[in-house]
Amino acid sequence: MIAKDFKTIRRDLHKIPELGFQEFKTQKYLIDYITDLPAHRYQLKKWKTGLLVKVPGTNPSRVIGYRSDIDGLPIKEETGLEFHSTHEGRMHACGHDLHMSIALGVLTHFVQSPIEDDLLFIFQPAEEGPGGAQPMLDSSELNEWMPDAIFALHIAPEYEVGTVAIKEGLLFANTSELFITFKGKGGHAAYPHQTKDMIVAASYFVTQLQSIVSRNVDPLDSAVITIGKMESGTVQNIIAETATLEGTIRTLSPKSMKSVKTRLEALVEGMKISYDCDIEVDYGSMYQQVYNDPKWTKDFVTFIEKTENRNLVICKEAMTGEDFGYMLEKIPGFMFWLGVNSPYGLHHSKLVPDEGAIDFAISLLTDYFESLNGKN
Ligand SMILES: CC(=O)N[C@@H](CCC[C@H](N)C(=O)O)C(=O)O
Repeated sequence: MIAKDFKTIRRDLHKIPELGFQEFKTQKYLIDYITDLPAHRYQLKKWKTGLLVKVPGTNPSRVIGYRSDIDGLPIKEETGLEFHSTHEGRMHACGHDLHMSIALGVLTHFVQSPIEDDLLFIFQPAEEGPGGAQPMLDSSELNEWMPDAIFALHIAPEYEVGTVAIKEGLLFANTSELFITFKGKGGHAAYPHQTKDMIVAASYFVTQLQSIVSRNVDPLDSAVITIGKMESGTVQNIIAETATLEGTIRTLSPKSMKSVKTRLEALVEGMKISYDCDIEVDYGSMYQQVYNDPKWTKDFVTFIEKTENRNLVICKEAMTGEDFGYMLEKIPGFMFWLGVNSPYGLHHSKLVPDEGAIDFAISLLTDYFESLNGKN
């Protein structure tokens, strides 16, 4: 039977972060752990680099789903931790290592002590991109075991361990990736008039983009346009022929996403004329907003209020994205923030979540799923 504790499991997983749909070692680690559990107490299916694990209930009338994402990020870790990432330029900087160890903890508990209903644990690849939730929802593997309700958590560095933050309705934003390619004409640094300099064009465009949120979005609405990567040029005395920008757009409604993109495309048309260049826009993958089902959320809030040593925060929506939004669009349920108290935030190379949150979350979720016995 299982000897490792879930903090050790988190540390093992922290060492092997992998990008979306490349989570081969992660999948193997999860399978190795799960197949050490009593075989007659679960069923396991692989889906791409993810997994579906069903724990049969004692008298099932529905399937309760719980989802953990499993991918890491392209970040060079700078935590200085003894169990730091062994994969150069990759890091679990969004807490998916904690998400997985918590899911394994809850799974282990219910393999030993099932509830009435079936439980389905979903280990989903590629949350950071290009998105695993939608193709998983379309898969026959998930459709054969489709849950009737579904839940997930995300670590929150800004809250203390012991805190759960949640709200009914909109929790996370609509997202769209943004990839822009500029094509002009390179040449000698001393002859700019014979070139079409794409460093100047791309830089100007980045500053122009700022006007969309400040001048075109209703101040009472919210939107974010972030350019996280800019690449151009080869050496100091050559004018760059091409430039690329990579970013993301966040809005609080699908309607605002559409209008931000319309405005962005108008700016692109203007840039093509001003800089006499070609510009291509690719929106990459887009995520549906995370919208918490009001009834399930209310019941969860009531459940937490009735228990001790659990601090509840009714939070505001955030401009983070999550492809779990696709699951919540189809299946009622909710996502919540789990306090992990790190001085550095999500997607930071020094993110250090407090591991005390792992046992807290396992106990919270096992109590919660047990409280669903006999309820509809
Ligand atoms: C919780 C979290 O940080 N999620 C990511 C999701 C990224 C979606 C996509 N790659 C994009 O950037 O639009 C986030 O950055 O919010």
